[in-house]
Amino acid sequence: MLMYPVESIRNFSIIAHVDHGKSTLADRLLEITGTIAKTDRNKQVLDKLQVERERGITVKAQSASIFYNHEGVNYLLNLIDTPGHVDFSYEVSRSLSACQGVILVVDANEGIQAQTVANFYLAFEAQLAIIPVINKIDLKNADPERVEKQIEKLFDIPTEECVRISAKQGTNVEKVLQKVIEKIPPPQCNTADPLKALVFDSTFDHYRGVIANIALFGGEIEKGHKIVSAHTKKRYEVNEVGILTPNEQPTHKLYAGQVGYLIAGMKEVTEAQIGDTLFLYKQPVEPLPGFKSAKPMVFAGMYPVDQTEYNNLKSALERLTLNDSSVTVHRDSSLALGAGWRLGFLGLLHMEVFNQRLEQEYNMSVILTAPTVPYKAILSSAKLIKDRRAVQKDMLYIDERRVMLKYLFPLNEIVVDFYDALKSLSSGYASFDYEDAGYQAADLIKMDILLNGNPVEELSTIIHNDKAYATGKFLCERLKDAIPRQLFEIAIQAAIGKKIIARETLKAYRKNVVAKCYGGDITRRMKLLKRQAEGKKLMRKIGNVEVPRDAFIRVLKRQTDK
Ligand SMILES: Nc1nc2c(ncn2[C@@H]2O[C@H](COP(=O)(O)OP(=O)(O)OP(=O)(O)O)[C@@H](O)[C@H]2O)c(=O)[nH]1
Repeated sequence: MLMYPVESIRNFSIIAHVDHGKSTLADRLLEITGTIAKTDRNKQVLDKLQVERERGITVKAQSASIFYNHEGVNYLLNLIDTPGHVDFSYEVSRSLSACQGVILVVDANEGIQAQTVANFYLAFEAQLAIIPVINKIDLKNADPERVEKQIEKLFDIPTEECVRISAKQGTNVEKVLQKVIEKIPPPQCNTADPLKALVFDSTFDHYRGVIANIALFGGEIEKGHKIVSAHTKKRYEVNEVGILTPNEQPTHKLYAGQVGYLIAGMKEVTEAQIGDTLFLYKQPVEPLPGFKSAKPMVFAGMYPVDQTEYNNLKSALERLTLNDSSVTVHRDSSLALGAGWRLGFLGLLHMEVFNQRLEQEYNMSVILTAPTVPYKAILSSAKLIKDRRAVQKDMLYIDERRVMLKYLFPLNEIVVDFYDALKSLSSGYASFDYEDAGYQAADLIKMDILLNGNPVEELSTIIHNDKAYATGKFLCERLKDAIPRQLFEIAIQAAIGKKIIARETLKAYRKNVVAKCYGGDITRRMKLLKRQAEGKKLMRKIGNVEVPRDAFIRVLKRQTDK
């Protein structure tokens, strides 16, 4: 890797509301600069994870170095990808710390949405240069003028600074690159200074161990250097450095101002702390300000379907949390489900994505319990303030058709599927973002679910008093549908303390898998019995009632529908 003078380096991110075209623009930037070949197969190169491709969302930030010649000068443009969904704003702020500027993409049809505002403020507070880009101008209903006015009104950026593009068709994408060079300042640092490298992301590779993504705020780094982590004080020898294009490409050195990766024999989950500063052995520097650690908003228990899989799941969890340090993990155990963990996630989508990655990347099949949100309990009979569901705080007209509303909500009300409900209510027009506003007193009770009198710990829930009856009834009905009939009658009850508030009865039934194969075909009979036994492995016994793992998941996910 040639040493690029710091003045010809630009480190930037693309930020946008979900689906406004961030990944498409990133792909186009990589294509027109020849970083990747222009083929359909390369669609959304930066969305690397299988789950990202399937869901069409970015979960994990990926970076790419772009070489670009502008007016005879060679530039090194480091693009740091960021996730767009509301659950992942923590990752956005992390990526931004390695940047001096951002491209703020807004859909020409949808205009400013909730994450446009949230992301704008993340960049604004980090004092980054902001390049507003209006995307999808090729759409029939595109109204870039209106969106430019919104941007001027909300963000105080003059309309003429907006670049109108179609990332899909490539229109004006080159202009965006020029703006990046003109508007975003080069990083302020010096290769002659001692090494100061910020770890802004890290991934785990089965063969090579921890790969830390680093931004160099000073000095240079190469293979053989002895480095120290400011956070753990541990010493390492650098095995490999390189740039991301977007796959890892080893280089001889990395210099101040550059963004790249480092492999240095870090094996443990805790060694590549995101936000850590690395420096040369015996040349300590003032560490860069670290990051606030991500604050989990949704908690759930996780258990292996089969307890013999405990150790495998444990190691999968360790590896996956290294790639996603915003998940918190604590050991836990449950009577029905055995040894497991209590995990904290940034939101429900985050939880689902994590679960899907465990299944796809680690071939793990797990039981997840009801997602809950953190409560602070005061153990006394003090008077409780009546819960206020939502309190309006602020209202601002973005233009004649759009209004931004700020509410104070109990987290429990929004965390599970408020987002989906809001989307369908508004036919997809409304968008939503949230931040923590602290704890508030509320009239909450614990509701248990009983199967033939035995409490199902995993289904116990803390709930607002007003909603207990409806939710209890709903859960019992759900369970009745989800649990297969068994040899005896099953009473499904919801209870507050000793008081039963809802009940469903599941009639007895004998499931005979071999009933339909007549005669003596023994192999077929064995096959069916084996399948039944395998099916049973996916069952959990509560008292004498067998509950399929799927029933848990189906019931738990929609627990707060009511
Ligand atoms: N018509 C049109 N569609 C576009 C354009 N740019 C992106 N799209 C489409 O908009 C959808 C969302 O684009 P993405 O690039 O995946 O959006 P994103 O912002 O990266 O989404 P996240 O990764 O979830 O944050 C895709 O179906 C794209 O094909 C454009 O310029 N014109």
